[in-house]
Amino acid sequence: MASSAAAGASARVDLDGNPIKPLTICMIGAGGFIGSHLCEKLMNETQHKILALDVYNDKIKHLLEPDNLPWNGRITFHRLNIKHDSRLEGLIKMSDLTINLAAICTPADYNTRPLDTIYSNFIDALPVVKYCSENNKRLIHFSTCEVYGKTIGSFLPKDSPLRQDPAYYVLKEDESPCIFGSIEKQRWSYACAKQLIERLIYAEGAENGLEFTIVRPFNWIGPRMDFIPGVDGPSEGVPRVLACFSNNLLRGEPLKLVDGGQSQRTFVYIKDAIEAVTLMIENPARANGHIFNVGNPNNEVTVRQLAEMMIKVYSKVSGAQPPETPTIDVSSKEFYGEGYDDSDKRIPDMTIINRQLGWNPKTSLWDLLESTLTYQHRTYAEAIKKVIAKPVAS
Ligand SMILES: NC(=O)c1ccc[n+]([C@@H]2O[C@H](COP(=O)([O-])OP(=O)(O)OC[C@H]3O[C@@H](n4cnc5c(N)ncnc54)[C@H](O)[C@@H]3O)[C@@H](O)[C@H]2O)c1
Ligand SMILES: O=c1ccn([C@@H]2O[C@H](COP(=O)(O)OP(=O)(O)O[C@H]3OC[C@](O)(CO)[C@H]3O)[C@@H](O)[C@H]2O)c(=O)[nH]1
Repeated sequence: MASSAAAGASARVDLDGNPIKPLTICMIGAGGFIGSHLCEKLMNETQHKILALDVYNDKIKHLLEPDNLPWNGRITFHRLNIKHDSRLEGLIKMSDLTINLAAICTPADYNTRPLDTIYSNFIDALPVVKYCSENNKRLIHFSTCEVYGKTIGSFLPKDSPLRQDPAYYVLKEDESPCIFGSIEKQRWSYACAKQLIERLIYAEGAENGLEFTIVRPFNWIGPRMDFIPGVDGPSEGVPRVLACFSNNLLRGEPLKLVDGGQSQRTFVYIKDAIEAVTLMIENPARANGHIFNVGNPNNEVTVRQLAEMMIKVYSKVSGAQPPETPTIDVSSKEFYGEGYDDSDKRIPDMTIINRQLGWNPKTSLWDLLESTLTYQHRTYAEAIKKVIAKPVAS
């Protein structure tokens, strides 16, 4: 496929060799981590237009200003809250495709702000689905790998040999069940809201012909993810693990391992994952009606191993000595509060995305951490020094 902004869309073809027509895309949540990378890719490599909707635009400012950027006019920012803004339907109607990324999606909020979490991930997404369905507009909706919850294997005895059998832990879009904890474990408020909106979208497809694609991201990480507490976010805020550990490393503090850091995750580089989304955008005939896992099954670590690797990589890119006490254990109750629970293991099955879109992730965990932590160091090291040097108000 063509790849420079100047080359334009004329040379771009889809996976079946057909020319790709420039689209107008209504991207809700465009100002967030994933949205900012998707906007960047679509501006740099395609001729698509973006109506970028969000309450914030700090992460896409570099794409909006100054006026003489090569893609001038192809991206416009609309500051709005989809909870209560009558412009939403008009913007969806003006577009060929809507991509909904808007969500509360930081685990520290799921058990402490369960109502906001449920409203954000279910109620606020309802009008988006309705307007797409009523106006015959295609929808790409961002769900989550958390809809799988816990693995079947996690219920087996610790020493059961079946725990080694992929049938008990690999997560398949069309086969695996969704296994959450009890209602008191409010951690699952997010996963449950995401599951119900998936079911609603699926039903709109089945009963009313909505053209949809559902994306289940498996821990996408990279530059611009979340915030560094006390620098570009609240000092008491708890972002996702990449930003928590980056913050600890920048401050020279031990990395906090929740419940021993035994949970396992697979991490995929944001730039690899964005390739997959671009394929979905440009190959509707292959993507419509599908739910896609998007992750990197080869990048599995325990959270403890992630911490150890980040400590090594940060030392390499910053030249700083690792902290004397590199990690400390902390209970989930202390770290996240009452009602926290966790997914034990997340390995995405890749059959469907491979078959439909021929997509495979490329970047190893070490390489993606090296480029991400280089970015974190360049962006935040000086600011952190200033914050640390500031006397605390008494
Ligand atoms: N990053 C990941 O690894 C990951 C994993 C699983 C699922 N997801 C899903 O992908 C989507 C994007 O995630 P992200 O990591 O970019 O998160 P993010 O928090 O960086 O981005 C979400 C954006 O949505 C905006 N938003 C939220 N509510 C809004 C509202 N009412 N009106 C307008 N804008 C609103 C926020 O301001 C934010 O900019 C989410 O739906 C999330 O659940 C992401
Ligand atoms: O300082 C910390 C922070 C976190 N942990 C543990 O790391 C694991 C991963 O945490 P995190 O990346 O914050 O979130 P999850 O993977 O649990 O959930 C996300 O997955 C996808 C998404 O839907 C959106 O990104 C979101 O729900 C976890 O085990 C924490 O306990 C830590 O040890 N120390």
